[in-house]
Amino acid sequence: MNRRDFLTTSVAGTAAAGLTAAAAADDAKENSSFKLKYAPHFGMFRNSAGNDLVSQLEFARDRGFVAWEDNGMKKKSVEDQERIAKAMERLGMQMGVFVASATFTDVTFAGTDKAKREQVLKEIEESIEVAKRVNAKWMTVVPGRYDEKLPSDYQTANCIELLKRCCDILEPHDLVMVLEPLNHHTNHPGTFLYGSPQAYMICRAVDSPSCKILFDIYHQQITEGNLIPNIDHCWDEIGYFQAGDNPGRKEPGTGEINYRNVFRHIHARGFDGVVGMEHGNSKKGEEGEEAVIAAYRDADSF
Ligand SMILES: O=C(O)C(=O)CO
Repeated sequence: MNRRDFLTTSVAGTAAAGLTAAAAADDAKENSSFKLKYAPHFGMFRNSAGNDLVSQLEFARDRGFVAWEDNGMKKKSVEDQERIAKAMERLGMQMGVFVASATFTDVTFAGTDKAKREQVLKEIEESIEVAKRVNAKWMTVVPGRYDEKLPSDYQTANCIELLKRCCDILEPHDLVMVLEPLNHHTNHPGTFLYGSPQAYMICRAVDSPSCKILFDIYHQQITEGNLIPNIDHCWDEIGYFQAGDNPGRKEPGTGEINYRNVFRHIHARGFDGVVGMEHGNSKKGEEGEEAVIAAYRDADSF
C-alpha cells in the first residue's frame, strides 16, 4: 500500500470507528507527521480542499502537517480568527507566525520620526489580543526601510531602542516577535534589516526572550548563502524558520537549496519550532498541491 492509500484508509477507518477528532488527529500525527513542523498557508491547498479555511486546515492535517501560518491573520475578522483557532485546537495543530508590524516603504525602526515609532508600538500592542485569540506565540516584525539620510550606526541604535520598547509590551505575555531580514536583490531593496549577522547583533543587544530572528532560508540564501554555517552562528537567537527555494520562491527541490541537508541540520540541533512554508506552488491545481506535499516528504526524509 502506498503512503497516500494508507492515509486515506487510515482516516476513513478512524471515522468508521467513530473516534473523536482529537483521536483522529493523534492517529494522523502518529502515522504521517513529518520530523519538523512545516506550516502551510491558506490557499496553498485550495484546489484539493476547497475555499473554506477550516477544510484547508483539515486537508493539511490529514496529510501530516501539524502547524500552520498566516501572515494576514491580523486582517481577518474576529469570527474567522476564532473559527481557525477552534479548528486548529481540535486538529492538534500549532499556530506559527502572523505579521504584527511590517512596512517596505516607511522608515520606522531605523529612524527618528516619533509618530511612526508610536505607530509601531500600537501595532505590537494590538497584536497581543490577536495572538491570544489564535494561540500564536510568534509574530513577524519587518523593521521597515533604511534611512538614506542617517549613518547606519544611528539607525541600528534607533532600531534597538524601539525593539526594547516592543519587548516591554510583549514580555509579560510570553509572546515573541521574530525579526525578518529580507533580501535586497530579488524582493525588497532598501529594507533596513537584510542580513543574519545584523539580526543576530541586534537581538543580542536587545537581549530579550521576546526578540528573536526569523531566519527565512529563502531570503538568506539570496543575501548571503552559506546557510548552515550562518544558521549555526546565530542559532541562539533564532526563534523561527521559513522556507522557499531559490530562484522562484517555490517549494523545496525546485531550486538551488539542499533542503534535506538544511532540515536535517536544524532537526539534529533540536529545533522544535515551526518552519513556515512561505512560498508559492511551482505547478498549478491539485497536481501542484500534491507536488508541494511530496517535496516536503522528500526534504524531510533524512
Ligand atoms: O515579503 C516577504 O518577502 C516576506 O518574506 C515577509 O514575510
